[in-house]
Amino acid sequence: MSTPSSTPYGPSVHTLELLPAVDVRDGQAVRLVHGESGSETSYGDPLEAALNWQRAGARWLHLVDLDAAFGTGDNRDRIAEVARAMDIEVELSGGIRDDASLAAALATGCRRVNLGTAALETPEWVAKVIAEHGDRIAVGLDVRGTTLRGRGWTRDGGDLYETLARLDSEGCARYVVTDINKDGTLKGPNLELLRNVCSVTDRPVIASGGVSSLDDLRAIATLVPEGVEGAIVGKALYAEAFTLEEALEAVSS
Ligand SMILES: O=C(O)c1ccccc1N[C@@H]1O[C@H](COP(=O)(O)O)[C@@H](O)[C@H]1O
Repeated sequence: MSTPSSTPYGPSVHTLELLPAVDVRDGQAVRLVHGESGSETSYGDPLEAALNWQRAGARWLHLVDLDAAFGTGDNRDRIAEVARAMDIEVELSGGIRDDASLAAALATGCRRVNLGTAALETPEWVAKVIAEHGDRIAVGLDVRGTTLRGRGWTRDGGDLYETLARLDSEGCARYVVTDINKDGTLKGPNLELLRNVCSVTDRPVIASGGVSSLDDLRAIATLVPEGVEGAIVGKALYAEAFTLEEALEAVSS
C-alpha cells in the first residue's frame, strides 16, 4: 500500500502511507487513551472528520466501529454511510467476527477489513476468510508487551509471535500493529516493536499508536525498507499537533 514511484536511477522507492483514523463511538468521532472505554474525547461528526482528511489529501481512511469492538452495540449504519461517501480507500475495523459482520463490512465498498478478536478466538474462520478474500483481509495485532488483546483490548489472546507465525502460514496479507500502551497517548511510536514484527514476517505492516509529531512519522518512515507500509494517525491530528498536509509532506520522498 505504500506509494510506489519509479525513478530513472533505479528500483521503485516507496513512501510511507498515512491513514488518518476515524473511530466511532455512540455515533461520534472519538479518540481513546490506551483504548480504554470511558476515556473518550469527542470530535463530532465522523463523516465531517473523514471528509476533512480526504480533502486534506489522505489516500486512505482507517475507520473503526468502537462500539462493535467493545460489544456495546454498533455504529454499522453510520460507518457504512462514511465508507460509502469516501472517494479514497477505506480500511474498516471493529466487531468483524463472523460471516454476517464480514459481509456487511465488505458491502460498504471498503478496500479491506481488519480482524482483531476473531484472529484470536476463531482462527479457523479467519483462515477461511483469508483464503476467500485475500488482501481484503488484514489482521490487527493489538499488543501489550508481546501479549495480544481482544474484545475491545480487555482480554488476553495469546502470544504475538506465535499468532503471527500461524497467520503468515495461512496467507494473511497484512498486519496492523498497535502498541496499546502507546495508543492515544502522544508518546511516540514503538519502533522496536515494529522492527521486531518486520523481522519475522515478509508481509507489510501498518504502524499504529503513539504518533505525536512529524519527527515520529519520519522515524516510522525509516522502517519502510524493513516492511512498514503505513502509519495510522489519530490523536495527533485531532489535537492539531500538525496538519495532515504537513504530515503528508514530511513523509514524501
Ligand atoms: O482503535 C482503538 O482505539 C480501539 C480501542 C479498543 C478496541 C479496539 C480498537 N480498535 C480496533 O478495533 C479492531 C478490533 O475489533 P475486533 O476485535 O475485531 O472486534 C482492531 O482493528 C483495533 O485496532
